[in-house]
Amino acid sequence: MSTQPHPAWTGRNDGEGPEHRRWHQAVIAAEDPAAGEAGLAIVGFACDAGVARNAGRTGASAAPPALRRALAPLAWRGQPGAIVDAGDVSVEGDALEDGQARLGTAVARQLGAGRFVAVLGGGHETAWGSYLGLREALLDGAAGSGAGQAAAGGPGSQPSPGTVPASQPPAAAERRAAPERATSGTHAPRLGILNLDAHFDLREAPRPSSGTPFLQIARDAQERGEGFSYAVVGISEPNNTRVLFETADALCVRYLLDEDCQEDRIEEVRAFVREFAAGVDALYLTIDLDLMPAAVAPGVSAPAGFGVPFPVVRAAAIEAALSGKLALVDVVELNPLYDVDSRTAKAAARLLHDVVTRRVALA
Ligand SMILES: N=CN[C@@H](CCC(=O)O)C(=O)O
Ligand SMILES: [Mn+2]
Ligand SMILES: [Mn+2]
Repeated sequence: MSTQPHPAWTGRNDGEGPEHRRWHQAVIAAEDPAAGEAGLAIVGFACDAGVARNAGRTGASAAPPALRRALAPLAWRGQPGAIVDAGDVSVEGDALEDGQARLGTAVARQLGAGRFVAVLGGGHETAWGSYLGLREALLDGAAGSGAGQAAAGGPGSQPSPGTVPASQPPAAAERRAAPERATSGTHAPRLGILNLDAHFDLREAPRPSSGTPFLQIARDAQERGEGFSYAVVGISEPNNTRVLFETADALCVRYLLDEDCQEDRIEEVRAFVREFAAGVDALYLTIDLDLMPAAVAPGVSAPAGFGVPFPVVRAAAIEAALSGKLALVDVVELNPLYDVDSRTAKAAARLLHDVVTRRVALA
């Protein structure tokens, strides 16, 4: 157990006073005796297995240290010791399910300590691990969530996307369904998942991958007798096949197309996020960097041919942070092998900075 934070937390040092402080001067290791005061926990997920199984270009396992390096020099107006770095959960080879279960345990531990959690992926298979942590910390044991819990097993259980029956389609499949339609009738907290992404990631596949996490979550929620409340900002129509749109409609997924998320529609995007957050009790924000134009985010597995402009993505993320319900953010699909001048990592770091500084009290 080291009391030193990850070596990537280094950078320019203009002095030790609060007026000079940067992220790298505020981060401490989870084992540091001062960690009890921290309001933000960082957990890395070093994993290539999800993207490899989804036939993408691998390299996301190198993303957590690249993201730390991009965050390190940014100015930090909070206290030293306000950020704990819990280190990385690393996945060897194809051992994806075991790694996701370990990520869930690490996330649940930090949420249980009362911290806001930022997970540094990994491909989008990171989302299943983030969800396992949220499920353990926020949903397990909550009133009304008992019926399907035994069937779902422990925190590490993982329904195969190919073997669990799909949920029943609603009488009239509805694009942009009202948030209250997507909530359960139980007293368990309603968890909302807001995905900023060009893709639904509701893929039907024989094994979990970076393309399947939200179908896995939908089926898990159904087994537990809970609602599935999922919204996506930035869907690229040509990059999602008809079956993915049909699955989204059957699950009452709310979404905005990338063409409806350009800068002239920024207020509509903000309103979409605000309305979605209003219909849930706790919010999970997941940012897949491939929704941004390839010029902004070249360092991903599947770069966008069109994309949502950075200011719109930032506005959506900030709106989520300001909801007062945000429990966890993860940033996924960074692939440093294909990045140019770290521009994808820097865009991701700016988004994380803007979310975290609005979510965590800095005083
Ligand atoms: N997380 C991955 N999502 C996409 C990848 C699409 C692609 O490789 O073109 C998906 O599976 O749909
Ligand atoms: Mn994705
Ligand atoms: Mn994507």
